[in-house]
Amino acid sequence: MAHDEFSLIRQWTSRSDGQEKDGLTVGLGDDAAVFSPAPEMEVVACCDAMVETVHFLKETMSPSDIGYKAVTSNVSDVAAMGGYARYALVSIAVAPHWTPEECQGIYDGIYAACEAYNVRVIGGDTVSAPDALHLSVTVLGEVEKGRAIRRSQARPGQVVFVTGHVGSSAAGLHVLLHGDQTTVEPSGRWAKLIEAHQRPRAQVEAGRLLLESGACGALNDVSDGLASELWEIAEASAVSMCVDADKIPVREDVRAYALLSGQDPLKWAFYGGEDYQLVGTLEKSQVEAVRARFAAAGILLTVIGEVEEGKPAQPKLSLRSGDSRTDLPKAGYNHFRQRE
Ligand SMILES: Nc1ncnc2c1ncn2[C@@H]1O[C@H](COP(=O)(O)OP(=O)(O)O)[C@@H](O)[C@H]1O
Ligand SMILES: Cc1ncc(C[n+]2csc(CCOP(=O)(O)OP(=O)(O)O)c2C)c(N)n1
Ligand SMILES: [Mg+2]
Ligand SMILES: [Mg+2]
Ligand SMILES: [Mg+2]
Repeated sequence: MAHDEFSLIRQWTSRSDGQEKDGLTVGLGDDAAVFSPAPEMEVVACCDAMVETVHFLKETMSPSDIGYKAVTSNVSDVAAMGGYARYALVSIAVAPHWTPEECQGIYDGIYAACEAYNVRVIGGDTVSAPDALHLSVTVLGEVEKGRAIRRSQARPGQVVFVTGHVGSSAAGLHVLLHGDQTTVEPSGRWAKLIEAHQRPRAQVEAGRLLLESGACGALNDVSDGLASELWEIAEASAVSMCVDADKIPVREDVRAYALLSGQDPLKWAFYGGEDYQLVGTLEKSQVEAVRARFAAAGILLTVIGEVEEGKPAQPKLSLRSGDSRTDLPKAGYNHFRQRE
């Protein structure tokens, strides 16, 4: 890329001009940004990175999909605390085989996501990288003081729920990596699965409804797979949980594609990841009230199991299929285990 970084930054981030209002006193363009959260709110902060070959290939994601998903995965972490996102900082390390136009595409996706989630890009960093593109996003959000929903608050007697569908992103990735010409066609039969992989949406409204309900115990977002996120809740809360195989919300087209390709759709749901749905626990007595609020908002909420009394030092996760119960292994996407 025969350009200087300063003109590239100006080009890529021109949509962040003139944004100093609503608590943002210094936006993009100085040494750092300066902002205050709204009164009665506290700041929620998280950071997730995406790396070429690990999180995407040029063949699986367009530049704007990459930008959109990097923002989504962060907004999803804020949603999993019951908060909403306000600001983003973007760090990009560009490898030589990425053109300025492709990088502009990444920023188009970043700003499209920011518009969808009402987020402002207030800074970042631009550097070169020798071999693979790295994109790291930090999101700053807000939540009512003292009310963030933690992973550690699951209690026996609560039910386990998940929003939306799970396993769709892993199915979409399988189509992109292994599907034939006809299946990969964007308007084809598996278009929704490909979309779930390339353009996942963070469940901000669901997180807010859960916080407002006051009925949510623990909450987590599905980035590494349902089993991995349930284990994180079980360990943080020192409880055991049991989920029903038949209740896991898997789309019909995911089941159809799994059957055709000889894969197990439940494996995608439990161990696939990148669905960015919310999984958590709810007070049993409040389930119907919460379900009604979700139905009114048009968001799918499925009860998939319950929190059990258990030996606190030894949390356990079980999967019920018919009359049988098996252990649900602590597995999911793991950056270092993939290498073994
Ligand atoms: N390299 C790091 N340095 C400091 N904190 C980190 C680092 N990596 C992850 N964390 C923190 O560890 C926790 C778990 O991270 P992670 O598993 O990536 O969460 P999630 O799956 O919700 O994105 C978070 O609080 C995150 O901020
Ligand atoms: C080419 C390619 N191979 C594999 C994957 C699958 N994959 C990569 S990272 C990941 C898990 C989510 O990423 P992570 O950085 O662990 O997110 P976090 O839990 O920190 O939010 C998955 C399922 C992919 N998206 N693209
Ligand atoms: Mg993370
Ligand atoms: Mg998370
Ligand atoms: Mg995350």
